Amino acid sequence: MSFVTARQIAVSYGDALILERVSLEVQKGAFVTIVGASGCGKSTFLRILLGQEQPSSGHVEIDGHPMAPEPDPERGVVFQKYSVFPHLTVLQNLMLPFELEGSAFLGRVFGARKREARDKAQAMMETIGLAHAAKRFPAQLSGGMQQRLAIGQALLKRPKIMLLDEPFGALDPGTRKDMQALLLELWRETGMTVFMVTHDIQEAFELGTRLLVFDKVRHDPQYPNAYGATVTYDLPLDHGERKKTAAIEAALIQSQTDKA
Ligand SMILES: Nc1ncnc2c1ncn2[C@@H]1O[C@H](COP(=O)(O)OP(=O)(O)OP(=O)(O)O)[C@@H](O)[C@H]1O
Repeated sequence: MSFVTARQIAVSYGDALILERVSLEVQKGAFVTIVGASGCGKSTFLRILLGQEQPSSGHVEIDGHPMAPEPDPERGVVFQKYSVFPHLTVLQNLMLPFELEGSAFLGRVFGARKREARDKAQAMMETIGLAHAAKRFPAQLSGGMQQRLAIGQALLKRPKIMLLDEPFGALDPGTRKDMQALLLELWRETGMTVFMVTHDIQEAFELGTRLLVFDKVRHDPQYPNAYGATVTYDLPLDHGERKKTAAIEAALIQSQTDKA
């Protein structure tokens, strides 16, 4: 049975149609990578899945039920930048989800709950390799460390769905490889369903179990806003069978290069 189902999603801003007829059935535990030209609506689609924004028409179901209309702990999110709190240390950033859950008003918990929050935050620091940096503030961390922290923070509430918007876009190639490996490890451990937008087609092929390409199928040069993007390719990927997809990968890279 489909875990995340998008039914005929359309999004428009004013008279500009951004997405149209996006329908999708995604199995639990899938790692869905999303590529497409800049501005075609990939982040918009993630915001719909997060519940941060409502589609103009259509709807999303999670596990057979209409999706909660607002972000909830079932859905974690990591953006390219700025998803951690700059005035809090690594440890405080990782304790915050529990503090907010305990007291949305004060943003603090006390006694046994505080100890539990600290224990969970400390365990997460080990997992993401930041135990040595507990007292540092985000500005004192490298880009890769900041994204480790962002991923750790998003994982703390054990989301069933993880939404990642170009999470490694600002990282150097070496750090990016490390982070990809960490993400795959966490995905395998948790069994969460991942949606990840990336501009790097190779990364999309390396990480995904399924690759979606967003593009416009119809285009009117006179009215560029008349049509929206939809899913134009939907490719199942097998991490173990790289050769089969190599030709498709090369064709897609070529088509994206031609567009740039
Ligand atoms: N709140 C908004 N109001 C009006 N237009 C918006 C809004 N959010 C996004 N857009 C427009 O919708 C289109 C799709 O934006 P979106 O960020 O989803 O694209 P994207 O595919 O993620 O782009 P990129 O790859 O460059 O990040 C863009 O033209 C953008 O300007």
